Parts: sequence; structure tokens; C-alpha cells
Amino acid sequence: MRSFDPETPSSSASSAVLRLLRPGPRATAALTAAVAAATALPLAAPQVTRRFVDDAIGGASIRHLTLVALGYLALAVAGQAARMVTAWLAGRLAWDGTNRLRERLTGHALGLDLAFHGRHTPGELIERVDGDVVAVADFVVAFLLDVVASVLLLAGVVVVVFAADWRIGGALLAYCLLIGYGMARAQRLAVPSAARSRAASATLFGALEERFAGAEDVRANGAGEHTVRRFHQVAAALFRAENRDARIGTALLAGTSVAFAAGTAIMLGLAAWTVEAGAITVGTAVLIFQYTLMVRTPFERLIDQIRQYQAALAGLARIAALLAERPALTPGTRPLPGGRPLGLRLEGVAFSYPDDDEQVLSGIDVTLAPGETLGLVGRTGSGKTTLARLVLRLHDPVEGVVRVGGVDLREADPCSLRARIGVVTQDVQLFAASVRDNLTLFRPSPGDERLMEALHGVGLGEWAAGLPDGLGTELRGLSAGQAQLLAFARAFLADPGLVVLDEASSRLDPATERRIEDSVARLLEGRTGVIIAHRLSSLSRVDKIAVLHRGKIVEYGRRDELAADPGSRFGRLLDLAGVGR
Ligand SMILES: Nc1ncnc2c1ncn2[C@@H]1O[C@H](COP(=O)(O)OP(=O)(O)OP(=O)(O)O)[C@@H](O)[C@H]1O
Repeated sequence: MRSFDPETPSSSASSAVLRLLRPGPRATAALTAAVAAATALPLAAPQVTRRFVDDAIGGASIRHLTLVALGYLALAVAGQAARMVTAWLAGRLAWDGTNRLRERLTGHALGLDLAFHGRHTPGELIERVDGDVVAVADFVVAFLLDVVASVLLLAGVVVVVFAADWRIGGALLAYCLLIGYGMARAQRLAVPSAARSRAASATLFGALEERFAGAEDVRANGAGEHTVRRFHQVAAALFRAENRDARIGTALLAGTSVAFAAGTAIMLGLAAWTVEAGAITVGTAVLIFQYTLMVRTPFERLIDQIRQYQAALAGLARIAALLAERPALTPGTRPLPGGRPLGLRLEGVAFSYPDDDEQVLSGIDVTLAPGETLGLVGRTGSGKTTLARLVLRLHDPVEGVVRVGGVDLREADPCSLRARIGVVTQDVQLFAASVRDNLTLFRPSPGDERLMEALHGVGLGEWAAGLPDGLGTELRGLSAGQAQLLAFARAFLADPGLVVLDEASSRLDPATERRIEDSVARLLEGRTGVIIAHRLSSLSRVDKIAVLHRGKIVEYGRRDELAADPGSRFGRLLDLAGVGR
């Protein structure tokens, strides 16, 4: 599996991602006002305290002091309210932006072809669409809330203290620079240890996902003990990494607290000395003390953001790399003819999978008139599924042409292609959703009457009638046979002109097998069909047979003629399987 290369995307690709997160002008104006209020109001509060202290020392009346105290309270409440509004606005904007980005990424990833999905696991794509998007969106919000607000607050504090006393202002500025430098250096220690802990956690989850996915095989092969031992090893590595990270975190916190306490003590000492010298009032000394205390939180937030920034930057690069992926198949614009069976022609088709030089198919020539059916036979790995994929245009041939209804699939409009070519695969994909959604694949139409008709048509009518909530019942626990019948019902509803059918190779009970055979017969009525048959008995109704061997058609002709020919491979296969010619 190839992972997204964060080096690949240009800075313009990254800024395109950020543009998706950018709020509209009204939201930006509201957020700017809220951030400004959330910064200015806490800055104003110590000014009121100074007034209170100085007026109290000067012998002001209780009424006056009460009014000043109430003013302080009002400022504090307004400051909290502004902070809440800022957090709420930023949270909303983050959700809007995250949803836009997720939608775009999901649509983009679904639009990429099978070659891309072969290179990237679903887990990796989920991590892009969820983990990375959240990391980036969180950082953008935190940047607005923490970085912008903290820098504004720090600058405001230094300016106000400068205005109160330039010497103490100068000392505060020097102290802030020193603390900033020290904390940034300390982060160099913390960031790699946090990264190691995240990597250990990813390994644990990766191992768990793999083992759970293979639980059946693990149990059947008695590999449980080994799996649990491996789990212990990975969990122990995570414990060690997290322990180390926690130790570094605690030490940093303790160091920071001591540094801030020392700074506050120095500021207090300076203020006391300046009061003694008569340069400032006691109220101003209290003001300086309060401002010194206010410096700590913005610093801590800023430092925290340095960590988030690195994760966000990596996430941003990976998202941009995913968005920069282009589908290898360029969509055409010609619609396939509608309303009747579609002829199929493969002319000199050859194919090899991307990143693999081996030719999986070569020299394939097949012609099906509208309404004819072709049975594809061949050993496992002979190229049957690959041929079916070319007919569905999940890949383009490297040589030759695939024509459906006379249209080269490279030129075909993808919507018309999906509507006119139906497929029933072996591995029917069922969703944890209602029976209705599983039939319509989440489209609003057709209505329930047609859905029930389709279910009856494939022999699932009785089953559907017994569902507790009818078609709204959540689908669960279908047998392989039932799942395949449901896929037939889907195909009937789509009413395609060409059907590609990959017959289930799993053993089915005779009753289900009969129903499937009936459904196949009905589905192929008046339609062109390509059947990958795993049971030769299912080929009794096809018009033509192609026997594939190592990617080449080694026998091709009308079924009756091949069955009647004593020397044909197909005839021999029928004899071997004990199926009458
Ligand atoms: N996604 C893929 N990437 C690379 N090689 C592939 C891929 N899918 C199939 N192949 C290779 O292509 C060859 C033909 O495989 P294909 O699945 O088409 O055979 P098949 O006849 O359908 O087999 P089966 O009956 O087991 O389904 C095999 O060698 C297989 O390993």
C-alpha cells in the first residue's frame, strides 16, 4: 500500500484546502468582534482594581467603592460572555468548515478509480477524511481562539504595564521573551515524545483492527494465544511511550509553574520597590501584579498550539495530496443507447494492472449481439473478474477497445454507463441501513410497491412480508444466498441493458440455488449478459462460451456447438463436472 506523500502537494494545494475552511465575510466580522471583545475586556479589569485600591486608600465612600466593585463584576461577566461567544462562533465555523472539507474529500475519494483504491486501504482514507480534517479544523479554530487572542492579550498587557511604569514594562517584556524562548525549547523535548506515543497507539489500533477482521481465521487456526501475546507486546510499547510522555509533560508543567512563580515574585518585588520610591501608587502595583498573572495562560496556550500546529501541518499536506489525486479514467460524454439490450464488443483487448508489468489479459476478441449471453469459464486467476471489470469500465484496457451499444467505453458518459450496465458481484455489499436503502442504494425512488415487486420477483417476497417494520427494517444477518438474491432485486430495479454477473462460488442450499437460477434467467431475459460461472450447470442457458486460460481466450464459440464437439475444452469440462452436454 502506498501512503500519501506529504511532500508532493504544492503550497497552492494546501491553500486550496484552507480556503475550504475559510468562513464567509459576515461570520469573519462577527468572530473578529468577539475576539476583540474577549481580549479587551479582561485587559480593562485590572484598571478597575487599581482604581478601587487607590480610592480605598484615599478614603472614598463605601457607595463609591461599591459602584467600582460592581463595575469590575460587570467587566468580568462581559469578558466571560465574550469568550463564550468567541468559542461558540469558532466551534460553529469549525464544524461548517470541517463538513465542507469532509464532503469534498469523500466525494473526491469516491470519484477516484479502482487503481487508486487498490493502493490505499479504507482505513487510510477514513483517517484522511476524519482524523486529518479534524486536526486541521481544530488547529484553525484554536489558532483564532488561542494564538490570535493570546498574542493580542500579551501585547496589550505589555503596552498597559509600559504605560503604568516604563521600567516595570521593560522588565515584563524581557521576562515574557525569556519565558517564551524557554518554553519553545522545552517543546522540542515534548513533541517527539508525543509523536512516539501517537505512533505506538496507531500500531496498537492497527494490530487490533487486523486481528478482529481475521477473528474467524485466528480462532479456526488456533492462533489466539499468539495473537494475545502480540497484543501484550504492542500494549506494553504503548504503555512505555505514554509513561515517558506523561513524565516529560509533568516535568515541563512543574518547571513552567516555578518559572512563573519566580517571575511573579520578581514583578512584585519591583512593584514594591517602585511604590516605596513613590513612583507608582499601591493600586498600580496591584494592577501590575494582576497583569503579570495574566501572562501565564496565553503562553501556555501558545505553546500548546505549537504541538497542534505540527499535527495540523502534516494533516494539511496529506489532505492536499489526496485532493491532488486525479482519476486515471477520464470520463466521456456519449450516452449509451437506452431502452433496449446493448451489444458488447471487445476488440484486441489487453490489460495489466497498474504498477504490475504482468499482462493479465491479452488478445481478447468477443462479440455479443444485443440480447445474447456469454459464459466466461476458466481456472482461478485466469482473468475472468478482470475482464468483467473492463466491461464495467472500472479500468481501461491498455490495448484495444471495449464497446457497449457501439460506444467506446472511454467516450461513454459515466452516469449513463452506470445506469445501463448492471452488475451482481459475488461479494454483495450490504449496508447497515434499512432494506429499502439497501435496495435503492439510498436514492429516494422508486416507491415501496416497485421494491416489493422486485423482492417477489427474486423469491424474497415471503421474507420481506415477515419483516417487523416492512422495508424500513434494518437489514442484518442475511445468508450468502439471500444477499445475492437482494443484489438481483437491485439489478431488476436498475433495469440495465447489459448485465455482468459474477456468480456466487459459495455453496448454497438447493432451494436458494434454484431461486438464484430462476432470478438469473429472468434477469437475462431481453438483456445482454456476461456470466462468470463457477458452476458449469449454470451455463446451460448461455448463447456463447469463452474459455480463459492465463489471460487468453483459448476457446470461443456457440455453447451448443462447443458442447457437441467431442474435442472441445468446454465439452471436456462438462464431462469432468458430470454435467450433461
Ligand atoms: N487488483 C489487482 N491488482 C493486481 N493484480 C490483480 C488484481 N486483481 C487480480 N489480479 C491478478 O490478475 C490475475 C487475474 O485475476 P482475476 O481475479 O481476474 O481472475 P479470475 O479468473 O476472476 O479468478 P477467480 O476465479 O479466482 O475469481 C491474477 O493473476 C490476479 O492475481
